[in-house]
Amino acid sequence: MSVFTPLERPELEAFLAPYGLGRLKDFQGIAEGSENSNFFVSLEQGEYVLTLVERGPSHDLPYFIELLDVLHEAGLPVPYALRTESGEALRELAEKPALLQPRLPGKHVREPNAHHCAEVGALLAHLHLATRDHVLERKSDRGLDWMLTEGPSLALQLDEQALPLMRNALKEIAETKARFLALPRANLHADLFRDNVLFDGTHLAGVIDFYNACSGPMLYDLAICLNDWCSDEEGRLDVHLARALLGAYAALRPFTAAEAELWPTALRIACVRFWLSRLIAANTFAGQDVLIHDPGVFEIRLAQRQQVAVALPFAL
Ligand SMILES: Nc1ncnc2c1ncn2[C@@H]1O[C@H](COP(=O)(O)OP(=O)(O)O)[C@@H](O)[C@H]1O
Ligand SMILES: N[C@@H](CCOP(=O)(O)O)C(=O)O
Repeated sequence: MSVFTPLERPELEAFLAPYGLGRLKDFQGIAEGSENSNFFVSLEQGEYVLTLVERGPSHDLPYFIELLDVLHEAGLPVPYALRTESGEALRELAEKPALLQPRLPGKHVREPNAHHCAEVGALLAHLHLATRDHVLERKSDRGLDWMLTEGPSLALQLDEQALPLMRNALKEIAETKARFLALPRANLHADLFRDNVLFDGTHLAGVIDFYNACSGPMLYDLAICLNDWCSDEEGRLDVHLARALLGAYAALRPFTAAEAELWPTALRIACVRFWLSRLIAANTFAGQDVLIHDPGVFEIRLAQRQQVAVALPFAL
């Protein structure tokens, strides 16, 4: 999986005609991905990706379109929504909200090296710098309030070892929430995992899947990103990779003292967020042909983040 809504050629041809991009040569469902139905679409004028939005509040789609326009105009390699000849970006196909975007080149990197991590750090800094002066406000639907609401009941399904880990982390979130939310803000990708970045050789060629994008503390975005790009099999931070990512980011946007202080907390909050969402996905999609990520990965990472050996590079 995951193509939830299969398409027939005639309905796709009718959908594509108003873009004026030429004849449909070929199309193919994309197996990767877990939220939406995605298709590679080959037209006479180029290569594109069609997304049928399967879940989530569709009233947020104009927000994502606007944010991606801002990032595209700032020169970031993102899949902005193409317009039809009459200027429509958000359309409908097979009764689902539908968007056509340029296909970005490159592949996902499974085993990143320090160069990849430095590129990702720089990209994230550029994303924050492009938005921090005019933040497009959107409260994350998987933010701190969500964690504090959903966490206690989801924790009840955990074993004896995991339960205190989750409870202590939720307590820390409640205690630090006000200070955390007061950190410097921008727009966040909020899901910058390896499977949302494309590398063309050594060049970072694309950042995709902005459906978790929101406004919030920039440090949180960095913590989400680092937990995925710089963790080893045992969930420990790889110091070499983490320094490469943080150093490249800090060269473009230096950290504040408050960010340096809350860095270990940010890493733990970022673990809780994906531990909880993966527990929900595992409960919701059990037995279905849907890609489910292992929640236990974030239990292990959270256990390792009780001590954080990699400080933020912060000049006093
Ligand atoms: N604009 C794009 N250019 C190239 N590949 C893309 C693009 N958008 C999506 N893909 C491919 O489709 C896959 C699934 O996309 P993603 O947005 O992660 O789906 P989901 O929202 O279902 O998680 C990606 O892993 C990537 O390989
Ligand atoms: N990258 C995430 C999946 C996206 O999060 P979701 O809350 O939108 O499901 C992961 O690997 O868990």
